[in-house]
Amino acid sequence: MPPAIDTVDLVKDYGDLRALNELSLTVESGEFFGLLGPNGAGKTTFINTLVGLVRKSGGEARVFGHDVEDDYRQARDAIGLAPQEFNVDRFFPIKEVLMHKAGYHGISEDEAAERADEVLKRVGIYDKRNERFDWLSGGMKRRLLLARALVTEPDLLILDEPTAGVDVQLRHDLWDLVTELNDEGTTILLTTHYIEEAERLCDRVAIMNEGHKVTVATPDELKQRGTDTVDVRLESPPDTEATVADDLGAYAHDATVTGDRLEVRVDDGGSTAPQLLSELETMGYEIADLEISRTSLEEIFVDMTRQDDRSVTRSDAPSAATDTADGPKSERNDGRTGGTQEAVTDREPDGEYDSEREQEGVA
Ligand SMILES: Nc1ncnc2c1ncn2[C@@H]1O[C@H](COP(=O)(O)OP(=O)(O)OP(=O)(O)O)[C@@H](O)[C@H]1O
Repeated sequence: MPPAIDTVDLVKDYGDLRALNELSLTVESGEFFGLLGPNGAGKTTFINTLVGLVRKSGGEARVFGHDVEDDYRQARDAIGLAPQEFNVDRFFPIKEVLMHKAGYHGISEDEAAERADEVLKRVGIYDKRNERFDWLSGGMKRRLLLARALVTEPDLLILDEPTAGVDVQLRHDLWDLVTELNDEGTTILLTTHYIEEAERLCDRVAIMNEGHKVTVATPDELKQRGTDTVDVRLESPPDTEATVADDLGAYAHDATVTGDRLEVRVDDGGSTAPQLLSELETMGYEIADLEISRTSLEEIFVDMTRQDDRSVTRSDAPSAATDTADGPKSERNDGRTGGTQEAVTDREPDGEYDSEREQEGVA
């Protein structure tokens, strides 16, 4: 089985802004994969490149072995996308919205109706099937985006910040549902700003920053890369602060003394605490209390994506306006379809207009 997603040196330039910078990433079939990164890291651009809403400027991108541009239809048929923005046709009952979507993927009308009912039940808004999108609550709208992504029974489900702004109950419902889908064999690519969500759901995560891949690891591996803090309370404060800190072994990256408290940063608190205690006892200190706090994934994430210089990476590529005839005329959304921020192409790679893309936010 080829990987669900395989990109090699993927580049996307918006004019002179390089949004994806030689990004090579492989997501295996069946994985639950998280894409993390600060605002503007390039997560949505990456997704949009996979689904054909953005035309890549360089490199390769394949979905289950299908090139996202040369084999657009096969690649696109394998993907269900629940985008960040609400880009749904507001004038049709939601069941019809789902049927239209299935129709674009060549599914017959009867089957589309059946599938629409099924996914509406699955996401819990079946009783709203005859209502229009605008009449749904925010949480129901999120559920509908998921239903629309599922109606084609995709092998790869892409969720772009699916729980942004939803209440706790819905967040948990969505987590349960996507876990179930993944257990059934659907590969999932999730972007999120909630580190807890990635930690709870994902087999592996990639951290992106300014279009680059910073790292790919399991949430546990990432946490091991952080440092722990051992907080020791001494029975009586040390005479001179420097003595304690300087006399500790090399395992102590940093030690600070405040009154009767000693705070020591170490790689692994669990295994180094006994050594620390024995050294302190040898120095003549009595220990009143000890606490180890582990670095959270969030702290590691912030550390890895911290930027002293927030300026954007620039490329020497020509501006989008100079794209050639087979490329996008303009990659700015004109807002007609609900103001999505997605960059868009106006034509398929083979030159045919694609109404599905219009529904998904294509200008
Ligand atoms: N259509 C566009 N035209 C020009 N620049 C764009 C366009 N779409 C995105 N960008 C720029 O590309 C960079 C990456 O944006 P992108 O939306 O992919 O980031 P993101 O990681 O999804 O951010 P967020 O977490 O805020 O959704 C940003 O600097 C953004 O301003």
